[in-house]
Amino acid sequence: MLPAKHFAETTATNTASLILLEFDRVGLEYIVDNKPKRIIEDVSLSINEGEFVSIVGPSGCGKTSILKMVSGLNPTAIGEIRLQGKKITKPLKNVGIAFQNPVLLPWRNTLKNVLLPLEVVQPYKREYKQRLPEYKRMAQELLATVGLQDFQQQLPWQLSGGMRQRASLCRALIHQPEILLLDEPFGALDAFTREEMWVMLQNLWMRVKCVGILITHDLREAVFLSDTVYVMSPRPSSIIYQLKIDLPRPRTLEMCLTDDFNHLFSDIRRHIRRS
Ligand SMILES: Nc1ncnc2c1ncn2[C@@H]1O[C@H](COP(=O)(O)OP(=O)(O)OP(=O)(O)O)[C@@H](O)[C@H]1O
Repeated sequence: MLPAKHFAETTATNTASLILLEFDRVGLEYIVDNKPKRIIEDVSLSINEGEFVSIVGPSGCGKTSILKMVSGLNPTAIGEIRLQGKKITKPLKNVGIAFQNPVLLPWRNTLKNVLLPLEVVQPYKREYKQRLPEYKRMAQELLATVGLQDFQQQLPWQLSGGMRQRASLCRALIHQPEILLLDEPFGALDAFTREEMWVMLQNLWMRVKCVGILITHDLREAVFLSDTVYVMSPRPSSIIYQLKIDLPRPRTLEMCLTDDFNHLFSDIRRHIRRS
């Protein structure tokens, strides 16, 4: 049986109260020229189940490094990041990741690219062959949510950049991750396509309702998608501002033109400092 939360038609809210992820005085140093260089000074925050957060801040302040620490690919050596109270020390299984460049396998069509995590991640992998028809339906449901129902058989080179990114988001979510990590996923797209992608990402996320952590330089994108926006300072960085976004969901692009939206945007903008 699939977990009950599978694509439940639920409405995401920012009222979730159970903490899923905790950053406890997290720091980061890299060795540069044989000397430790402090990148992140001290980050403490907690993210509730089903919450979508964005992290914004000047270039080089360590945003991508934070995602690597959360994913367990580069576990933190200073302070702790805890998932359900347990320190993250190795790569997490139940994570979906989407980067600026949607890396789809060029020899697999859209549907097969989306199915990939179910082929390699347990417990799905174990039953892949027996449950393939059901898995295909899950993939098709996701592809329909992002308007790619008619592009299942296309290879990546036959898709536009925005379509590839939509497929990549479906792939990141097909195995129902607890955490979705997004590193400037729409940075390479034109402004109009990017705004369409906000709506699609919101639709997908409201179906799956996992924790979302978005790294972005686009403050409007952060406001549109988030329950909470965290602003980081220049290096050595820390969180210098935190803003709850209480706009109702589902959010629409028209809302970006309202005074409420613009106040939130301006508030965050005032707190961004350059390195
Ligand atoms: N493996 C590494 N070894 C040494 N230094 C690193 C390593 N990875 C990142 N850095 C440095 O750490 C700092 C933070 O990098 P990171 O990519 O996390 O920043 P960022 O905030 O995501 O930047 P941007 O907004 O420009 O993408 C940068 O100065 C970068 O050069």
